[in-house]
Amino acid sequence: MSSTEEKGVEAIIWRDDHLLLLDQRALPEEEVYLSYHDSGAVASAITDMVVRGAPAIGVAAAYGVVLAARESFKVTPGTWKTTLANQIQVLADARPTAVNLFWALDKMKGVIDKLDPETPPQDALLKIAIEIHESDVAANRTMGEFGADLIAETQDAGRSVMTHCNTGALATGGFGTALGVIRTAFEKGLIDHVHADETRPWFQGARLTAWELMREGIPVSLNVEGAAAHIMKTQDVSWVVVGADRITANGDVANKIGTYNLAVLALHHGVRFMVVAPTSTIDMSLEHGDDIPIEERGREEIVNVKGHQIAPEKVEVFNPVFDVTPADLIDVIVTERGVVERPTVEKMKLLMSNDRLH
Ligand SMILES: CSC[C@H]1O[C@H](OP(=O)(O)O)[C@H](O)[C@@H]1O
Repeated sequence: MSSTEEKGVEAIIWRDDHLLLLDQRALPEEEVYLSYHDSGAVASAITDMVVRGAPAIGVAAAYGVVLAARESFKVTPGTWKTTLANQIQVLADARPTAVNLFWALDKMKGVIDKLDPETPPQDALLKIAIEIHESDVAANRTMGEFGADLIAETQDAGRSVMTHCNTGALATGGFGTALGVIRTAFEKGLIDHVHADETRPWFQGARLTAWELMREGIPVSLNVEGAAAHIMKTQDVSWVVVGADRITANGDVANKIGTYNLAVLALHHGVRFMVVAPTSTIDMSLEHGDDIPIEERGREEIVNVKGHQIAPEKVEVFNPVFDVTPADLIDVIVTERGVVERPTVEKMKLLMSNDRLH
C-alpha cells in the first residue's frame, strides 16, 4: 500500500465507549494517548491543545457531543436535550478561531433536534461523529490530489515547497490538508523537499510537522521563521502550502500566526501561495477576514520554552496565535469541492453552491 494510502498517525480514536486523543503537547518526545469519558474534559483538551488543528478540533468536539449526550440522557432523561445544549456550549467556548468547531457542533445540533427525546441518543450521534471524522479524511485525500495537480503544473518553478505550522494527520481527522497535498505530491515525485518553519510560540512545525514528515521518509528541513525570505530567495521553492482555520466569504484566510508574513514574502519572491482547507473551514456568514475572532493565548507560551524562561519575568507579552491573509495574496484555495484560483466573493459563492466543482 503506498504511503498516501497508509493510515498515518491517528490524533483522534473513538474506542468502545470513549475517546482517545494523542497528547500533542508531549510530541515529539512522547506518543501518549489520553482517555476522555466526558465532554467537559474534551473541551479542556481543545483549549489546552492536547488536540489542535481546525478540522481535528471539529472532529474531537463531535465525539465530545456523543459523550455529553450519553451523560445527559443518563442523568436528566426527561430534559436531556436542555442539559446537552449546555454541554455543547462548553465545547463551543473551547477556542474561538477555527470555524470547524462550530461547523461540527451545528451539524450535531441539527441531528439532536430531530431525535426522539425518549430514545437514548448516543448511538445515533456516534454515527454522525464517525461520519464527520471519516468525511474529513476523504476530503483530505481529495484535496491532496487537487493540490498535487497544481504543483505538477508548475514543475519549472522548483522542486521544494514551504509550509507553516502543522496541517497533517495531527491537525485533522487523518492524512492532513496542506500536508496531505505535500504527501501526495511527494508520492507522485513532484517535489523533493519540504521547508518547515518551527512556528513559534507553540512549535507546531518543529515538534509536529517535522515529526510527521520524518516518520514517513519525506525529506524535510526545519528553519526558524526569520529564514523564510532567505529560503524563498535562494532555494527552489515553488509553492508555500498552508492550512486554514477560517476562510471568509471573500476568500480572506485566518491561519496560524506568521502565515500572513509568508504570503507577503511569497508575493515578493514570485512564489505561489496555496491554502488547503475542507469547506467545513469556510464561513460564508463573515464578509471578510477582519470579522474573524483572533485567539490570544497566555504569556507563558512566549516567555517559556519547555519550562525554561527565555525573557524577563515581567515583560509585557502580546500573543495573537492567528493572523488573516487577505484574499489578494492567495493564488489558490484548494477544497474537497474544487479549487478556487485568485479567490473572490463570486468564486467562493460558486464553490459553496456546488457539491463539487470538478
Ligand atoms: C489543518 S488546519 C490546521 C491549522 O490549525 C493550526 O492552529 P492550532 O495548531 O493553533 O490549532 C494552524 O492554524 C494550522 O494551519
